[in-house]
Amino acid sequence: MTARLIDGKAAALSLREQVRVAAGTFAQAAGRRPGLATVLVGEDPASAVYVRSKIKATGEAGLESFHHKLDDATSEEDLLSLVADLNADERVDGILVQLPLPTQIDAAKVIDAISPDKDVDGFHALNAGRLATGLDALVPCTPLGCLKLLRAELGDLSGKNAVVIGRSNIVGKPMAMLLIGESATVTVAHSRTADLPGVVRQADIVVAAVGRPEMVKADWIKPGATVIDVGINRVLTDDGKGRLVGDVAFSEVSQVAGAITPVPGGVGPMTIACLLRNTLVAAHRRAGLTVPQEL
Ligand SMILES: Nc1nc(=O)c2c([nH]1)NC[C@@H]1CN(c3ccc(C(=O)N[C@@H](CCC(=O)O)C(=O)O)cc3)C=[N+]21
Repeated sequence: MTARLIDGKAAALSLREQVRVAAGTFAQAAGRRPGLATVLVGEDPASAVYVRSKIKATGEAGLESFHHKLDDATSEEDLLSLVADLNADERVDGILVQLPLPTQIDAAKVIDAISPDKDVDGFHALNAGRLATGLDALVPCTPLGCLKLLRAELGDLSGKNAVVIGRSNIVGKPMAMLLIGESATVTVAHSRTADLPGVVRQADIVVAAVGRPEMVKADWIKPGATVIDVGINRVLTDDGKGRLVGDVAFSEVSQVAGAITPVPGGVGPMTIACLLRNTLVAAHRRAGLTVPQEL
């Protein structure tokens, strides 16, 4: 059996196009374009690449982008003061502070300082709590992107057995909340889970978000299951160039699964599209406008 390839890049392009159209309608109604502020502290090359592609996508979707690049030695106080300025800036609907932050800065404090209505990462405790209680929330981009791929692939998720591998605040926990919201039966597995392969083998839906290259093997997968690979791991190759692999051993798992996301070209592009989507949602809520249904 060969799995269907879930094309995250195509799904992301189509979501970005919907955002672009809705951003135009918003600009007509509100007299301004939705605005996203990105903050990058330091010189981490991977972070710089991500932020650059976010800024590019922001412009292409007709959103206004405000980028702040801060020195590696920036104090926590200075970053908090920038966040306060962005909270107060009416042109800014979304604030993204790229993680990880340098060690002198407490990321939890920074996340807590972002106004929850501009928290387009969905990392603030208020948004996590709103998601967990089924209220309107800004939802973390990566799990939201995974959910959109799952819905497009499977339709109704109710009654499906879903196993989320990983319990992070950024992916695993919000992913579980979203799947519960879809009436799936959800298990959150992690590094201490007993018989992880046996647990995963029960799943109709597997979401792998552990950060271990190619950890999920073919004999963990129930034939026909849908596999969403959140991992983005850079591994060295013989030619010294390195390549990206997910948390799923793609070539063997795709022999067993019913559908699977590739890395790259799966979840990653959806994360960026959902960031734009969240910015648009935040803009509508802040302006007192109804959020377009299709987003
Ligand atoms: N506050 C904050 N919010 C984030 O959402 C956030 C963050 N910090 N820090 C870093 C991670 C990572 N992240 C990615 C987004 C898109 C791709 C992506 O588009 N990847 C492409 C290609 C990647 C490549 O070629 O390097 C793909 O998977 O096809 C990857 C990773 C967002 N993050």
